[in-house]
Amino acid sequence: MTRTLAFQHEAAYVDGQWIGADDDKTLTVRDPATGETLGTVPACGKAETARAIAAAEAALPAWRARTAKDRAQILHRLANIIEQNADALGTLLTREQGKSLAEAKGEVNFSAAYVRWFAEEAQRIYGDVIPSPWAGRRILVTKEPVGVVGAITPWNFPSSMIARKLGPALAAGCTIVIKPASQTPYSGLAWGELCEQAGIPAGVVNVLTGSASAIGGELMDNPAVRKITFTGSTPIGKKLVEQSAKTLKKVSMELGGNAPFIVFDDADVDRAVEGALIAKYRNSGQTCVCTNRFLVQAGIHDSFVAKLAAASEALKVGNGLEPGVQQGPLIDEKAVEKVEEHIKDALGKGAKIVTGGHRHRLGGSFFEPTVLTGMTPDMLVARDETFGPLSPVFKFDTEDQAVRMANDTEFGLASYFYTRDLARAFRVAENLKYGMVGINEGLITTEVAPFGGVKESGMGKEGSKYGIEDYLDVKYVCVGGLG
Ligand SMILES: NC(=O)C1=CN([C@@H]2O[C@H](COP(=O)(O)OP(=O)(O)OC[C@H]3O[C@@H](n4cnc5c(N)ncnc54)[C@H](OP(=O)(O)O)[C@@H]3O)[C@@H](O)[C@H]2O)C=CC1
Ligand SMILES: O=C(O)CCCC(=O)O
Repeated sequence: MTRTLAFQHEAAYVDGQWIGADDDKTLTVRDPATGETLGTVPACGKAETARAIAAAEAALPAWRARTAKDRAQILHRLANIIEQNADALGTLLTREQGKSLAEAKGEVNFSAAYVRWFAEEAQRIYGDVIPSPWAGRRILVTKEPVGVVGAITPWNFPSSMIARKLGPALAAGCTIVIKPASQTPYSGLAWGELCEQAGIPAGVVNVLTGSASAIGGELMDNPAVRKITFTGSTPIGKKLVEQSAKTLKKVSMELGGNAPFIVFDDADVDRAVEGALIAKYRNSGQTCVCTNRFLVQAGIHDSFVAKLAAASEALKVGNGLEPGVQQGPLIDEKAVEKVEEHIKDALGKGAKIVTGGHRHRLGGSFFEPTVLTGMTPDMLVARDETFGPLSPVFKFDTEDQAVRMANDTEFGLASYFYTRDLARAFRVAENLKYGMVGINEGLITTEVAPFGGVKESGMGKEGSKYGIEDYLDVKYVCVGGLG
C-alpha cells in the first residue's frame, strides 16, 4: 500500500480489511490544480461489492443490538477524531478536489458536525403509544434500522456527503457500503481509517472504489441492501431509482439544482452581493445549491451588476493550497467545457460579458469568475446547471414575473432572495417551489436543518431531525389479551 499523504489509502476498506481489486486493476487519481498523479485506488467491481454487502449484513445484528447511548458514544469519538485531524484531512481533500484549503477544512469540520448531530439523534429515536380503539389491546409503534445501506457520493463534497449518510445510518443502527466518486476517492477511503480509529466494528462501514456501474449495479440489485442514498446528477439518480425498484429499496436522492437568486428593488444591495459571492462561488460554483441564475429587479439591476462584477474580479484564483486563494480549479476539463458552452450559447443569443468569460491564465481547469448580463430564458443556462463560476444576470420588472421565472425549471433544490419587505418575504418564500429557501442569506446549509429538494432535485432530507427518518422503518405492534 503506497501512502504519501496522511489518510491516503490506496486500498478499499471491506470487513475491516484493506484490500485491492480481485484483478489488481486500479484507477488513477489526479490533483486538478496541477494535473499531477496523486496515486491509484482499486478498481473494484461486482464481486468485491457483494462481499462488502455480505460483511455489512453480517455486522448488522450486533450493531443494531447496541444501545443508542453506546452508538452515540462511538459516533462522538468518530467526530473527535475527524476534528483532531482536520488539517491532514483538509489537505488530502484539497489535493484531490481542488477547493481552497480553508473550504476543505471547513468541509471536514462540517463532516464532524454531522456525525456529532446524529450521535445525539441516535438517542432520540422515539416511538409512540397510540390510543387503542379496542378494549384489552395496546398499540405500540417502534422504529427500527432499515438494514444495510448503499451510499453513492459525488466529487464536489467528498467528505461531508459521506458524513450526512454514514452519520444517520450508524446512529439508526444500520450498516453501510459506500462508493465515493472516482475523482475524489481518498477522502472517502479515509473514512475507513477514521472508523477503525473510533473502534467501529469490522463490517459496519465499508468503502469501495471502482467501476460506478458494477458497484452501483450490485448495490441496486442485491436484496440485502434495503436503502440507497445518492448525491449526484439527476440522470444517474433517476437510473438508480429505476434499478433499485427491482428489490423495492427505500431511496433518498440529492440531485441537481438550478438555484435562482432573486434581488428585489427594496433589497440591501451590498448584503445581496455578499450573499451572492458565497451562493455562487463557493467551491468554484460546484455545489448543487450554487446560484445558477441571478434574477435582478430593474431598479437596482445596474448597481447590483457593477458591485457583483467588482467582487467577482477581486476573487483570488489559484491552487487551493496557496494562502488566500478563494477559487480553485474546476474538477476537470469536461467541467470547463460546460462553462464555456453556457457562455458561448448566451453570447450567441445576445448576452454581454461584464467580467471574465475565459479560461484563467493559470491554465489547466482554472476559469475566470464571470458575470454576464442581457440573459434571456431561451439560453442554455436558464435550464441547465452550469456547475462553475458563471454568474448570469436576468432582469425582471415585477414580483410575479420573478417568481414565475424562478419556478420555470424542472429542478427545486435551493433558492435565495433578498428583500426588506416582510410581507413579500413570506409571500415569495411560500410561492417558490423549492425544498430550501434563503431569505437575505446566501449560505444556508447546516447539519441542524433539513437539506433536500423537490421535483427533479430529488427526495428525502439530509441533516436535522428529519435526516434519520429515511434510515428507519416504522413498526406497529398490537398487544392483545390485556383483559
Ligand atoms: N447534486 C450534486 O451535488 C451533484 C450534482 N452533480 C451534477 O452532475 C453533473 C455531472 O457530474 P458527475 O460527477 O458526472 O455526476 P454523477 O451523477 O455521474 O456522479 C456522482 C456519483 O455517482 C456515481 N455514478 C455514476 N454513474 C453511476 C452508475 N451508473 N451507477 C452508480 N453510480 C454511478 C459516480 O461514480 P464515478 O465517479 O465512479 O463515475 C459518483 O460516485 C455535474 O456537472 C453537476 O451538474 C454532480 C455532482 C454532485
Ligand atoms: O452540492 C451538494 O451536493 C451539497 C452541498 C452541501 C453544502 O451546501 O455544503
